[in-house]
Amino acid sequence: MKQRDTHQWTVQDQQLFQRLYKQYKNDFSEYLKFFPQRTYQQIRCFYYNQIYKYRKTNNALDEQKIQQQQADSAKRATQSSPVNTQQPINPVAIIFDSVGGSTLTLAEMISKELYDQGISYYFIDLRTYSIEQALATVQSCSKFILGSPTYNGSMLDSLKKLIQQLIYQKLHLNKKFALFGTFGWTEAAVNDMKTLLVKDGTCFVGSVVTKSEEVLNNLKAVKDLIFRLQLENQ
Ligand SMILES: Cc1cc2nc3c(=O)[nH]c(=O)nc-3n(C[C@H](O)[C@H](O)[C@H](O)COP(=O)(O)O)c2cc1C
Repeated sequence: MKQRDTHQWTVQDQQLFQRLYKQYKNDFSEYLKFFPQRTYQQIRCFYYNQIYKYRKTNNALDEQKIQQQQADSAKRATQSSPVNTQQPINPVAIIFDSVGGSTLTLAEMISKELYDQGISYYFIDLRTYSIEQALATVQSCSKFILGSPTYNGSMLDSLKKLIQQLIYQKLHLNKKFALFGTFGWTEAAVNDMKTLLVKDGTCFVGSVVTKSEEVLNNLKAVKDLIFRLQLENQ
């Protein structure tokens, strides 16, 4: 049984709560993962105290967002670069490899979600970029989403080399990492990538792993991953 929590909700707590509200609405069990020191009842109570305020703010924000999206979609029609150039500052790096196309499909789902949320990104397919080109491109990135299928019981060599170089060049320090991968029968690539990456100074936020034939069923998991990647102080 959890102790009753007598602490106030700090400003940071309230900001986090508001972001969780946008994602999870009244799914309180999700909030518990972010506020493990609080009880379900405390979260529920705080939620119903805040909901009216949030709805009002969100309606105003939604109107701004619709106008922005209309302007963005006009721009997007003329874009051919693999880089979303709307917000070139500090983009997210999606770096992946794929042989048969399943991991590519997952990478595309991730990039579409980033695009829809107005988050800029580099889309780096290691079939067309060398490791050196990839590393040169992502110097300014603070968030990485790395993907590999499982082949012969592990990740592809290209991802292994990339991660080794990231570490060797100390590009992994104080960066956030999310991972994705596809597999046929026993997932291994993402686990192995995580083992390589999890070192001092690396923040691992989560992963999306799926069987190749189920890739398209992972939209919610993709949204969730990006949400976690964008959360501050996680
Ligand atoms: C030669 C070969 C080896 C594979 N080895 C594994 C394996 O060890 N474990 C596994 O779960 N799936 C394995 N698979 C299945 C792939 O992981 C799966 O089809 C994956 O989605 C392929 O991703 P891609 O289409 O992006 O290349 C293998 C497939 C092939 C063709």
